[in-house]
Amino acid sequence: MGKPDSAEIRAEQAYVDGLFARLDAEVRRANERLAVVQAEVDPANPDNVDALMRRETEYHSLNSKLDRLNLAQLGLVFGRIDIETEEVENPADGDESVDRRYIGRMGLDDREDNYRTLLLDWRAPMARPFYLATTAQPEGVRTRRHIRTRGRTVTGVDDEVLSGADIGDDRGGVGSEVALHRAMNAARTGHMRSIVETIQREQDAIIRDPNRGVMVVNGGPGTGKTAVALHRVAYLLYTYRERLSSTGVLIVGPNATFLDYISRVLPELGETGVVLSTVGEMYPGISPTAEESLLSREVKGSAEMVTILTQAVRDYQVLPTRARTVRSGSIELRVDAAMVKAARTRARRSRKPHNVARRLFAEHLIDQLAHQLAERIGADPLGGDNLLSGADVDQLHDDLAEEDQVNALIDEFFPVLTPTGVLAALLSDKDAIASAAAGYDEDTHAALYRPEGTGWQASDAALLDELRELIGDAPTTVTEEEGDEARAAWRQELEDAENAIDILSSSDSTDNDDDLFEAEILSAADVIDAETLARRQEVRDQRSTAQRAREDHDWAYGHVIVDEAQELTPMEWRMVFRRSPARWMTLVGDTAQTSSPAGIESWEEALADFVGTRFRLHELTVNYRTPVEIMQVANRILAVIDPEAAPAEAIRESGREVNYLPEDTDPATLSFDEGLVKVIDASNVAEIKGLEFDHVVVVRPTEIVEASPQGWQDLYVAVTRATQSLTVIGPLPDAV
Ligand SMILES: Nc1ncnc2c1ncn2[C@@H]1O[C@H](COP(=O)(O)OP(=O)(O)OP(=O)(O)O)[C@@H](O)[C@H]1O
Repeated sequence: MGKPDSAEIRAEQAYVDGLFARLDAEVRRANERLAVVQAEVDPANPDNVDALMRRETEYHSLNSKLDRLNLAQLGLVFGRIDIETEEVENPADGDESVDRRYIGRMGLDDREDNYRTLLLDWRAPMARPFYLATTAQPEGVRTRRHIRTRGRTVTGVDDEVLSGADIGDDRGGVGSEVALHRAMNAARTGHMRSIVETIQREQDAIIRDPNRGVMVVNGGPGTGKTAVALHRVAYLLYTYRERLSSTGVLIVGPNATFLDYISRVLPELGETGVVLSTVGEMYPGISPTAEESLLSREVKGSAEMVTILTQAVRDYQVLPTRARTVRSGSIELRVDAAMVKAARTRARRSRKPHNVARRLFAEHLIDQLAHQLAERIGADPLGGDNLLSGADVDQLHDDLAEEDQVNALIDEFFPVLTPTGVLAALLSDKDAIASAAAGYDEDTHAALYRPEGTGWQASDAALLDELRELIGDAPTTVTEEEGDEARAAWRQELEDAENAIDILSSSDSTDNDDDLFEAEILSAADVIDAETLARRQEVRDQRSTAQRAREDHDWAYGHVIVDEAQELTPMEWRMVFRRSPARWMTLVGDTAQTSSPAGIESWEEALADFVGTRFRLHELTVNYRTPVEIMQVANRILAVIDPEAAPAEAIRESGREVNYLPEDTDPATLSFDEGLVKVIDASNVAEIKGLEFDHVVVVRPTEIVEASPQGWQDLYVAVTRATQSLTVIGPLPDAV
């Protein structure tokens, strides 16, 4: 590679200075506007409801804009292409047929020069050739330049000549590799970094895939699956902003450490529409606190649980063992098993969730009682037809529905249920388990049982979600007091709205110069009456999309991403798919790394129930993390897991062979040069999924293999975490 001359660096510095000046101006403008907005309405004394609402909205959007601008300061610009094209906005070196495009973390344009583009957001279509161009397929790109910066200072440039007269120049073809190798060799920080500067062609195809539906990204360790999934979120939020900011994006990851690891990769992920969650925390209001055995996780994750839970709910729909009586005035009515059974059959046949079917059960039982009562009080002493009319029997029905004794029986035979109540009661009661899981063996029963008072476990979330399907919402009964409160609140809203309209109509001028808001004010004053405005206020929800999505059992996300998707159990797949009725999903994983015994072995099998074979599969083939030396060991382990598996290609040598040390070595005595060190043994191997470290020490690999039915997969994950060196304490299992 030729040494980039300092004149080039100076020229780029001048350009970069211009970009930062523009960015600073944007920050200044946003701050000034923020000050105005803050002064406009006093939130402690909101006499103008609509103005307060507008202020809130603008306040939040300015703040998030400022966050974005501040975050973009870091590596604002990183690339440049000179590309032959018809529409040239910034001619390169005076050549009117070649456009010079700078690529960075956000877009910037020049207001004074007809909004000429100064910097392209990496996600914009015009930036794409930066990632796609190769010498074989230059896509019109003459040169690609990687610009290195520290703070606001340009420290270097790497050029690649891809086409045109200069091809063959000694700088050709290596520039992007230089940038890529620099990124791969960099020491790790404990947080994932963005790869926007060096996204590779096969990765770019996934990030920008325009198709709806389910996409599976499969690839070996270190192939950038997580990086690609996160950049895809950023791309989708940019491209489909409107839709996704209201429906939200859900990112599911394997554990809290992992979610923290990925949380700061891209500023976009901090935006309000993105929810990061583990599967164990997806059921609103529940956080798992208790450990569970692998066997318990396997049993509770299996699809058989649908049958077991269905039966557990049916077990609440009981028949009386002896006939009961209820009194209506002086008359005793009889409730026997046959009557309850008839009502229950009616309810069950509806195939409605339990709490909904309960209404049918109650109706039918009361109906039978009303007829019994009618026969008694309406009987014609002369033996003729019953003396009561249909309307009379209806009246008896309504009266009986109010009887406490009748309602107590309905509660006994068909109680109102909640998912948490049913699951907690089921799992802590051996008899209940034996009944609900009657068709299963004792080992299954034992795996399900846990003592009363045990906290929630990670696999409970999917069971609660399933129970919610089976049970439905609890009927809401509004007490008189609550009704009064609601009505009072409504009257207050109405009064506020009337005030708002008075104020809006009387103020014919406003110092708000924003067209959008002007239009809103006009519409508020001209066409909305007070009641409509009050209603609108009532439904207006101050919570962000992410907050609302997190708290809503039935939220339908616009897009769902699942990382380490091979770990999901069949029950968890059901829960995740419920959150994505549109089935627009990106599922990322590696079936050779499955460490949960309930996880998946093939994508076809896992997805068959939800989308059949209608999903697109992308394979990633290059390992950007692990050096060749370590992958030689890892690939021997992979051959034990799956002799047919094609290993990903490692493209970097670290120059350090794997270090094998005797079994009695104390890891604390080892020393490494700079970087993150991780000691992995059987006790913590489950927590390092998806993470990476500069130096990894694997302690007693045979123990890791023996500790779990998926022990080989665990060992494979452990050895592939290192970016620089691997030390193995104790012998490798015989099979490798
Ligand atoms: N195009 C790229 N440029 C620079 N670095 C990259 C690129 N793609 C991936 N990487 C780096 O490679 C490492 C591995 O990426 P990532 O964690 O996304 O892989 P993965 O496939 O999810 O791995 P695993 O399955 O082992 O968890 C990360 O440090 C990531 O930043």
